Amino acid sequence: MFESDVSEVEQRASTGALPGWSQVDELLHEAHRRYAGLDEGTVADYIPVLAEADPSLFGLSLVETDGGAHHAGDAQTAFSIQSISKAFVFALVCDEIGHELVHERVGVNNTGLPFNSVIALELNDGSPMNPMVNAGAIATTGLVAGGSLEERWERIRSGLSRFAGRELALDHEVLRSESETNHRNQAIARLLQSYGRLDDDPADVVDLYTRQCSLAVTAEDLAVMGATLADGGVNPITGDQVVSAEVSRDTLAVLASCGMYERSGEWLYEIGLPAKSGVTGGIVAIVPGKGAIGAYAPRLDPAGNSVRGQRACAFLSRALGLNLFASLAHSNSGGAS
Ligand SMILES: NC(=O)CC[C@H](N)C(=O)O
Repeated sequence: MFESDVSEVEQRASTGALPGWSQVDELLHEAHRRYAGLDEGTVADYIPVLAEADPSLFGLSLVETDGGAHHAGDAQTAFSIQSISKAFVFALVCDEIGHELVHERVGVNNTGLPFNSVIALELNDGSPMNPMVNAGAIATTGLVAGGSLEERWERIRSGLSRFAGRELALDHEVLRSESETNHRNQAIARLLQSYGRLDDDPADVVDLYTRQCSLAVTAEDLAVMGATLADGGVNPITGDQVVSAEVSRDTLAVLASCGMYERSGEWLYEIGLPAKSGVTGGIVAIVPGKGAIGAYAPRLDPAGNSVRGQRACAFLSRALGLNLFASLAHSNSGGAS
């Protein structure tokens, strides 16, 4: 999928024909122009209301750890965060109960199977394997501390809002549509309960999980949320320490291995950044110490990752020399600050 972009951009970067980090704005707009006409992929429709998304929407945002912000296209258009919430709820839970317990209860290895797989649980003796697939995310949400359902919800909503640096609100239409059709997630929660992996009422935990997926965000919010993880847990806009530096590190490690579902290996091979995607077409890609890219475009590949979002991230990773595995000597980056 990335081959033609990769060689051309890499060649331009190596000959100095690309402007580099000092002109992020220019490159962000170039990425937008390059892929705005790409109409491969399909909009998710297994949650009925998501099928109504406008497939032409395309927003890109890059927020630096020093607070610099750059946007192109529909970066302020709202959509439900969906699976991208899994990364930030995982970070909040890790911050609350610690690295070891989450490792033991949820796991950190890729399943190699689709995000909503039921068979992955059965194949692994009821271990959800990792917090970025639905089973692991539901198990993680089940670990959120607090008394009543509403208290636990407020803890999730306010925690994700601190990552975004603004108060996030529910998209009630998405919540209703998904709540009416999330039979598979309810089955996964029951199965987790049968394996002793869920202490609370499975219906309540699925309700919380569905609410977290229905929070409305923009590509800009995703970039701020990702930049907070890039910045050791400190939100670069508000200065708020949302989670510890250790938790940010652990979250990025899980995103690198599991954030793009069963395509995580290919993504890391081509783009070289920890990232998380969701079925509404959002992607957050994190550059530790430098910042994060937020992308939004509703058309998805068969694994459920935004097609334009992936291509734009690949372009920016190559053009700005962001790949974590690239030797500095051959990188075009120079750094954000
Ligand atoms: N991949 C996704 O974004 C999936 C999230 C969605 N809420 C679900 O549980 O199916």
